[in-house]
Amino acid sequence: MSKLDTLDWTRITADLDAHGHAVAASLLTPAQCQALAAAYVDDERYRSRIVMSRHGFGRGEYKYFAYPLPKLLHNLRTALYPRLAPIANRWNKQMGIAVQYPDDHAAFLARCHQAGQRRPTPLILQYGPGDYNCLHQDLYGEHVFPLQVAVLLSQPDADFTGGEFVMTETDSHGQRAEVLPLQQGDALVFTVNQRPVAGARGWRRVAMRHGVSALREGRRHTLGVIFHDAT
Ligand SMILES: O=C(O)CCC(=O)C(=O)O
Ligand SMILES: [Fe+2]
Repeated sequence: MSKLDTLDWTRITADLDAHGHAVAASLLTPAQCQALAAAYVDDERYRSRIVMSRHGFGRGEYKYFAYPLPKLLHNLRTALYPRLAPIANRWNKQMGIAVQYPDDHAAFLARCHQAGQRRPTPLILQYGPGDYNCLHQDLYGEHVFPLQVAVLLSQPDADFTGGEFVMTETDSHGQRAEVLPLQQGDALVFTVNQRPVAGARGWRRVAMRHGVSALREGRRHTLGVIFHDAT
């Protein structure tokens, strides 16, 4: 994944530390995005389909990939992980959480699998007019990698309107929301659960959630890359 080497990881790290999210622009090409979105109908790739309204998750649907993951996705997940593990390890120290993450993704997956978290979590989401994703956190068991990545596979305005990626942050001072504009192929790296924020009396933990506002028109697909597996 040579594209990953061209990203400004100093800036991404600084944005994650300051805001709990960072954009990596054009991580995937339009052709790669179109191919992933077009394969949403190819059920052999997936282990399950979730209709969000049936679970109170919002409106729309998503499918979890089955193992083995498509090569592009496997390579992306494997190559992103070692870039993010040092940040995750530092964040945990700052938050006073004893868990540390190994340098390579295979070793972290072995930890998940030993604990019974064996099912792949990468997914593709599909939204149509009126669909939305409730604010949530992608926690799938005891083992949680604290950062995840979402890649917008559709092109705003051309493919859909509305449907904006939203994050909220909750701490003792209150709750605030941010809208994160993305273009097709852009990856958002973001906090799964909590992030450290420097305060007058040391570090405090701030909880984050993410979701998607209602689509007005068209169709929107997203690729979700979560690094822990699920029970
Ligand atoms: O569709 C989106 O942009 C949000 C996807 C999401 O919830 C995720 O990737 O975990
Ligand atoms: Fe999510």
